[in-house]
Amino acid sequence: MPDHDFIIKLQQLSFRYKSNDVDTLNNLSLAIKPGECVGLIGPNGAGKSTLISIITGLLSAQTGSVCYGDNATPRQFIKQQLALVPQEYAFYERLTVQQNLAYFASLLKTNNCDELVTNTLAQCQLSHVSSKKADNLSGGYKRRLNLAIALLKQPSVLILDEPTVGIDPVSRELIMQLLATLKQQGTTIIYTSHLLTEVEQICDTIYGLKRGELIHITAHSENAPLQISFESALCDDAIAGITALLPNTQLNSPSQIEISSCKEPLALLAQLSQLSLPPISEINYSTLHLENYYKELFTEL
Ligand SMILES: Nc1ncnc2c1ncn2[C@@H]1O[C@H](COP(=O)(O)OP(=O)(O)OP(=O)(O)O)[C@@H](O)[C@H]1O
Repeated sequence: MPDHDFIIKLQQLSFRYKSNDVDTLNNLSLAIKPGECVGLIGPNGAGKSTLISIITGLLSAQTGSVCYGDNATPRQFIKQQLALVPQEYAFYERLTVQQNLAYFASLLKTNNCDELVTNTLAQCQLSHVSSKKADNLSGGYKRRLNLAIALLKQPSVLILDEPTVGIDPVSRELIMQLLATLKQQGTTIIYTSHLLTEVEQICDTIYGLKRGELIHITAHSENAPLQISFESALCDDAIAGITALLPNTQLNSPSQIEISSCKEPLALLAQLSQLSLPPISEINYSTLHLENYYKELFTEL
Protein backbone atom coordinates (compact mmCIF):
# COMPACT_ATOMS: atom_id res chain seq x y z
CA MET A 1 0.00 0.00 0.00
CA PRO A 2 1.53 3.41 -0.93
CA ASP A 3 2.16 5.56 2.12
CA HIS A 4 -0.62 8.07 1.42
CA ASP A 5 -3.23 5.28 1.48
CA PHE A 6 -2.98 4.71 5.21
CA ILE A 7 -3.32 6.89 8.25
CA ILE A 8 -1.93 4.35 10.71
CA LYS A 9 0.28 1.44 9.78
CA LEU A 10 1.62 -1.16 12.19
CA GLN A 11 4.28 -3.50 10.94
CA GLN A 12 5.34 -6.70 12.63
CA LEU A 13 4.72 -5.43 16.13
CA SER A 14 5.56 -7.61 19.09
CA PHE A 15 5.03 -6.59 22.67
CA ARG A 16 5.59 -8.34 25.98
CA TYR A 17 5.01 -6.93 29.47
CA LYS A 18 8.15 -7.31 31.56
CA SER A 19 6.35 -9.41 34.15
CA ASN A 20 4.84 -11.81 31.54
CA ASP A 21 6.46 -14.80 29.91
CA VAL A 22 4.42 -14.65 26.69
CA ASP A 23 4.02 -11.95 24.06
CA THR A 24 0.77 -9.99 24.37
CA LEU A 25 1.15 -8.94 20.73
CA ASN A 26 2.91 -11.22 18.33
CA ASN A 27 4.28 -10.00 15.00
CA LEU A 28 1.11 -8.04 14.33
CA SER A 29 0.58 -5.90 11.22
CA LEU A 30 -2.31 -3.61 10.37
CA ALA A 31 -2.90 -0.75 7.91
CA ILE A 32 -5.82 1.60 8.50
CA LYS A 33 -7.08 3.83 5.70
CA PRO A 34 -8.21 7.42 6.29
CA GLY A 35 -11.91 7.45 7.12
CA GLU A 36 -12.02 3.73 7.85
CA CYS A 37 -13.89 2.50 10.91
CA VAL A 38 -12.03 -0.46 12.36
CA GLY A 39 -13.50 -2.73 15.03
CA LEU A 40 -11.22 -4.59 17.40
CA ILE A 41 -12.75 -7.50 19.27
CA GLY A 42 -11.49 -10.26 21.50
CA PRO A 43 -12.03 -11.66 24.99
CA ASN A 44 -10.77 -10.03 28.20
CA GLY A 45 -7.01 -10.02 28.22
CA ALA A 46 -6.66 -10.51 24.45
CA GLY A 47 -4.49 -7.39 24.21
CA LYS A 48 -6.87 -4.78 22.76
CA SER A 49 -5.97 -2.08 25.30
CA THR A 50 -2.29 -2.91 24.91
CA LEU A 51 -2.55 -2.44 21.14
CA ILE A 52 -4.36 0.87 21.64
CA SER A 53 -1.68 2.00 24.08
CA ILE A 54 0.95 1.33 21.43
CA ILE A 55 -0.99 3.21 18.73
CA THR A 56 -1.46 6.17 21.08
CA GLY A 57 2.20 6.19 22.10
CA LEU A 58 1.60 5.22 25.74
CA LEU A 59 3.60 2.00 25.29
CA SER A 60 6.41 1.14 22.88
CA ALA A 61 6.58 -2.21 21.14
CA GLN A 62 9.82 -4.16 21.57
CA THR A 63 9.92 -4.94 17.83
CA GLY A 64 8.14 -3.60 14.77
CA SER A 65 7.05 -0.12 13.79
CA VAL A 66 4.09 2.23 13.99
CA CYS A 67 3.78 4.83 11.21
CA TYR A 68 1.25 7.60 10.91
CA GLY A 69 0.08 9.13 7.62
CA ASP A 70 0.45 12.75 6.69
CA ASN A 71 4.25 12.67 6.94
CA ALA A 72 3.89 13.76 10.55
CA THR A 73 6.28 12.56 13.20
CA PRO A 74 4.56 10.12 15.60
CA ARG A 75 4.75 12.72 18.35
CA GLN A 76 3.15 15.45 16.21
CA PHE A 77 0.47 13.14 14.88
CA ILE A 78 -0.52 11.80 18.30
CA LYS A 79 -0.57 15.28 19.80
CA GLN A 80 -2.48 17.01 17.02
CA GLN A 81 -4.64 14.46 15.27
CA LEU A 82 -5.31 11.50 17.49
CA ALA A 83 -7.68 11.32 20.45
CA LEU A 84 -8.40 8.45 22.79
CA VAL A 85 -11.57 7.73 24.72
CA PRO A 86 -10.19 5.40 27.38
CA GLN A 87 -12.05 2.68 29.23
CA GLU A 88 -11.60 4.54 32.51
CA TYR A 89 -13.10 7.94 33.18
CA ALA A 90 -10.52 10.53 32.22
CA PHE A 91 -11.91 13.67 33.84
CA TYR A 92 -11.78 15.50 37.14
CA GLU A 93 -14.66 14.30 39.29
CA ARG A 94 -14.78 17.43 41.46
CA LEU A 95 -15.02 19.80 38.50
CA THR A 96 -18.26 20.49 36.69
CA VAL A 97 -18.79 19.29 33.14
CA GLN A 98 -18.13 22.81 31.83
CA GLN A 99 -14.99 23.24 33.95
CA ASN A 100 -13.64 19.89 32.77
CA LEU A 101 -14.14 20.80 29.14
CA ALA A 102 -12.74 24.29 29.64
CA TYR A 103 -9.64 22.83 31.30
CA PHE A 104 -8.98 20.26 28.58
CA ALA A 105 -9.73 22.84 25.86
CA SER A 106 -7.16 25.19 27.42
CA LEU A 107 -4.50 22.48 26.99
CA LEU A 108 -5.11 22.61 23.23
CA LYS A 109 -3.97 26.22 23.13
CA THR A 110 -6.64 27.36 20.69
CA ASN A 111 -7.96 30.93 20.52
CA ASN A 112 -11.58 29.95 20.62
CA CYS A 113 -11.80 27.86 23.78
CA ASP A 114 -15.27 29.13 24.79
CA GLU A 115 -16.78 28.40 21.41
CA LEU A 116 -15.13 24.98 21.30
CA VAL A 117 -16.53 24.08 24.73
CA THR A 118 -20.03 25.31 23.84
CA ASN A 119 -20.05 23.39 20.57
CA THR A 120 -18.73 20.21 22.16
CA LEU A 121 -21.30 20.41 24.96
CA ALA A 122 -24.02 20.64 22.32
CA GLN A 123 -22.47 17.90 20.15
CA CYS A 124 -22.53 15.44 23.07
CA GLN A 125 -25.87 16.72 24.41
CA LEU A 126 -24.29 17.81 27.66
CA SER A 127 -25.34 21.49 27.68
CA HIS A 128 -28.15 20.95 30.20
CA VAL A 129 -25.79 19.32 32.72
CA SER A 130 -22.85 21.66 32.12
CA SER A 131 -22.91 23.04 35.69
CA LYS A 132 -23.17 19.60 37.33
CA LYS A 133 -20.14 18.13 39.06
CA ALA A 134 -18.77 15.27 36.95
CA ASP A 135 -18.93 13.00 40.00
CA ASN A 136 -22.70 13.52 40.23
CA LEU A 137 -23.42 12.51 36.65
CA SER A 138 -25.06 9.20 35.81
CA GLY A 139 -22.94 6.52 34.12
CA GLY A 140 -24.27 7.45 30.67
CA TYR A 141 -23.41 11.12 31.10
CA LYS A 142 -19.97 10.26 32.43
CA ARG A 143 -19.36 8.29 29.24
CA ARG A 144 -20.56 11.26 27.16
CA LEU A 145 -18.15 13.54 29.04
CA ASN A 146 -15.30 11.09 28.44
CA LEU A 147 -16.11 11.23 24.73
CA ALA A 148 -16.59 15.01 24.72
CA ILE A 149 -13.08 15.55 26.11
CA ALA A 150 -11.62 13.52 23.24
CA LEU A 151 -13.74 15.38 20.68
CA LEU A 152 -12.45 18.80 21.79
CA LYS A 153 -9.38 18.07 19.72
CA GLN A 154 -11.51 17.49 16.59
CA PRO A 155 -9.27 14.53 15.87
CA SER A 156 -8.77 12.91 12.49
CA VAL A 157 -8.34 9.58 14.32
CA LEU A 158 -10.61 8.74 17.23
CA ILE A 159 -9.85 5.63 19.27
CA LEU A 160 -12.51 4.33 21.62
CA ASP A 161 -11.78 1.62 24.18
CA GLU A 162 -15.15 0.18 25.24
CA PRO A 163 -16.88 3.57 25.33
CA THR A 164 -20.36 2.32 26.17
CA VAL A 165 -19.71 0.08 29.17
CA GLY A 166 -22.50 0.25 31.74
CA ILE A 167 -24.72 2.84 30.10
CA ASP A 168 -28.43 3.06 29.37
CA PRO A 169 -29.83 2.61 25.85
CA VAL A 170 -30.44 6.37 25.35
CA SER A 171 -26.83 7.37 25.99
CA ARG A 172 -25.63 4.34 24.04
CA GLU A 173 -27.73 5.35 21.02
CA LEU A 174 -26.51 8.92 21.30
CA ILE A 175 -22.89 7.79 21.27
CA MET A 176 -23.51 5.46 18.33
CA GLN A 177 -25.21 8.26 16.37
CA LEU A 178 -22.38 10.63 17.16
CA LEU A 179 -19.86 8.09 15.90
CA ALA A 180 -21.91 7.54 12.73
CA THR A 181 -21.85 11.31 12.10
CA LEU A 182 -18.11 11.54 12.74
CA LYS A 183 -17.59 8.62 10.38
CA GLN A 184 -19.64 10.38 7.70
CA GLN A 185 -17.48 13.45 8.17
CA GLY A 186 -14.38 11.36 7.47
CA THR A 187 -13.01 10.69 10.95
CA THR A 188 -11.00 7.49 11.16
CA ILE A 189 -12.31 5.39 14.05
CA ILE A 190 -10.82 2.49 15.96
CA TYR A 191 -13.45 0.93 18.15
CA THR A 192 -13.20 -1.82 20.74
CA SER A 193 -16.23 -3.24 22.46
CA HIS A 194 -17.54 -6.52 23.78
CA LEU A 195 -20.94 -5.49 22.40
CA LEU A 196 -20.74 -7.09 19.01
CA THR A 197 -23.93 -5.51 17.66
CA GLU A 198 -22.30 -2.09 18.13
CA VAL A 199 -19.16 -3.21 16.35
CA GLU A 200 -21.23 -4.63 13.49
CA GLN A 201 -23.30 -1.45 13.37
CA ILE A 202 -20.50 1.01 12.73
CA CYS A 203 -17.33 -0.78 11.67
CA ASP A 204 -16.27 -1.29 8.05
CA THR A 205 -13.54 -3.73 8.96
CA ILE A 206 -13.39 -5.98 12.01
CA TYR A 207 -10.39 -7.74 13.48
CA GLY A 208 -10.32 -10.36 16.22
CA LEU A 209 -7.28 -10.39 18.46
CA LYS A 210 -6.26 -13.93 19.30
CA ARG A 211 -2.97 -15.10 20.81
CA GLY A 212 -1.45 -11.74 20.00
CA GLU A 213 -2.37 -11.91 16.32
CA LEU A 214 -5.04 -10.09 14.34
CA ILE A 215 -7.59 -12.09 12.41
CA HIS A 216 -9.44 -10.20 9.69
CA ILE A 217 -13.03 -11.18 10.36
CA THR A 218 -14.81 -9.38 7.53
CA ALA A 219 -13.09 -11.71 5.12
CA HIS A 220 -15.13 -14.54 6.63
CA SER A 221 -18.42 -12.78 6.08
CA GLU A 222 -18.90 -14.03 2.54
CA ASN A 223 -21.38 -16.79 1.95
CA ALA A 224 -23.74 -15.74 4.73
CA PRO A 225 -27.16 -17.36 5.10
CA LEU A 226 -30.09 -15.72 3.34
CA GLN A 227 -33.60 -16.09 4.77
CA ILE A 228 -36.62 -15.32 2.62
CA SER A 229 -40.14 -15.14 4.04
CA PHE A 230 -43.17 -15.31 1.78
CA GLU A 231 -46.60 -13.82 2.36
CA SER A 232 -48.18 -17.29 2.34
CA ALA A 233 -47.12 -20.93 2.69
CA LEU A 234 -45.19 -22.50 -0.17
CA CYS A 235 -46.96 -25.32 -2.00
CA ASP A 236 -45.15 -28.61 -2.76
CA ASP A 237 -44.47 -27.59 -6.37
CA ALA A 238 -42.90 -24.32 -5.22
CA ILE A 239 -40.66 -26.15 -2.74
CA ALA A 240 -39.62 -28.66 -5.39
CA GLY A 241 -38.85 -25.81 -7.81
CA ILE A 242 -36.73 -23.99 -5.25
CA THR A 243 -34.71 -27.01 -4.18
CA ALA A 244 -34.10 -28.01 -7.82
CA LEU A 245 -32.75 -24.51 -8.46
CA LEU A 246 -30.92 -24.10 -5.15
CA PRO A 247 -29.96 -27.42 -3.57
CA ASN A 248 -28.58 -25.79 -0.40
CA THR A 249 -32.03 -24.56 0.64
CA GLN A 250 -33.93 -25.63 3.73
CA LEU A 251 -37.51 -24.92 4.78
CA ASN A 252 -37.55 -23.06 8.14
CA SER A 253 -41.34 -22.82 8.22
CA PRO A 254 -44.12 -23.33 5.62
CA SER A 255 -43.53 -19.76 4.44
CA GLN A 256 -39.79 -19.30 5.02
CA ILE A 257 -36.74 -20.70 3.29
CA GLU A 258 -33.09 -20.39 4.17
CA ILE A 259 -30.24 -20.65 1.71
CA SER A 260 -27.32 -21.70 3.88
CA SER A 261 -24.54 -20.11 1.92
CA CYS A 262 -25.25 -17.18 -0.33
CA LYS A 263 -22.59 -15.10 -1.99
CA GLU A 264 -24.71 -12.97 -4.27
CA PRO A 265 -28.18 -12.43 -2.86
CA LEU A 266 -29.40 -10.26 -5.73
CA ALA A 267 -28.50 -12.86 -8.36
CA LEU A 268 -30.20 -15.48 -6.26
CA LEU A 269 -33.40 -13.45 -5.96
CA ALA A 270 -33.40 -12.97 -9.72
CA GLN A 271 -33.20 -16.77 -10.10
CA LEU A 272 -36.11 -17.24 -7.70
CA SER A 273 -38.23 -14.72 -9.58
CA GLN A 274 -38.37 -17.21 -12.47
CA LEU A 275 -40.51 -19.51 -10.32
CA SER A 276 -44.13 -19.02 -9.50
CA LEU A 277 -43.94 -18.19 -5.78
CA PRO A 278 -46.02 -16.14 -3.32
CA PRO A 279 -44.87 -12.53 -2.90
CA ILE A 280 -41.85 -12.06 -0.66
CA SER A 281 -42.64 -10.40 2.69
CA GLU A 282 -39.15 -10.21 4.21
CA ILE A 283 -35.53 -10.85 3.35
CA ASN A 284 -32.91 -11.35 6.01
CA TYR A 285 -29.29 -11.33 4.92
CA SER A 286 -26.78 -10.64 7.61
CA THR A 287 -23.36 -10.61 6.10
CA LEU A 288 -21.46 -11.16 9.27
CA HIS A 289 -23.18 -13.04 12.08
CA LEU A 290 -20.45 -11.74 14.31
CA GLU A 291 -21.86 -13.32 17.46
CA ASN A 292 -21.60 -16.81 15.99
CA TYR A 293 -18.26 -16.12 14.42
CA TYR A 294 -16.93 -14.75 17.71
CA LYS A 295 -17.90 -17.93 19.55
CA GLU A 296 -16.26 -20.04 16.87
CA LEU A 297 -13.09 -17.97 16.95
CA PHE A 298 -12.64 -17.57 20.67
CA THR A 299 -14.04 -20.74 22.19
CA GLU A 300 -11.11 -22.99 22.93
CA LEU A 301 -11.92 -26.66 22.43
N1 LIG B 1 0.76 -3.45 33.06
C1 LIG B 1 0.71 -4.74 32.82
N2 LIG B 1 1.64 -5.58 33.26
C2 LIG B 1 1.62 -6.90 33.01
N3 LIG B 1 0.65 -7.50 32.28
C3 LIG B 1 -0.33 -6.72 31.80
C4 LIG B 1 -0.37 -5.31 32.04
N4 LIG B 1 -1.46 -4.80 31.44
C5 LIG B 1 -2.08 -5.83 30.84
N5 LIG B 1 -1.41 -6.99 31.05
C6 LIG B 1 -1.75 -8.32 30.54
O1 LIG B 1 -1.69 -8.27 29.12
C7 LIG B 1 -2.76 -9.02 28.54
C8 LIG B 1 -3.57 -8.10 27.65
O2 LIG B 1 -4.27 -7.15 28.43
P1 LIG B 1 -5.17 -6.01 27.80
O3 LIG B 1 -5.67 -5.15 28.90
O4 LIG B 1 -4.43 -5.36 26.68
O5 LIG B 1 -6.37 -6.88 27.18
P2 LIG B 1 -7.80 -6.41 26.66
O6 LIG B 1 -8.08 -7.20 25.43
O7 LIG B 1 -7.85 -4.93 26.52
O8 LIG B 1 -8.76 -6.87 27.85
P3 LIG B 1 -10.19 -6.27 28.32
O9 LIG B 1 -11.19 -6.65 27.29
O10 LIG B 1 -10.42 -6.94 29.64
O11 LIG B 1 -10.03 -4.77 28.45
C9 LIG B 1 -3.53 -9.60 29.71
O12 LIG B 1 -3.06 -10.90 29.94
C10 LIG B 1 -3.18 -8.70 30.87
O13 LIG B 1 -3.24 -9.40 32.09
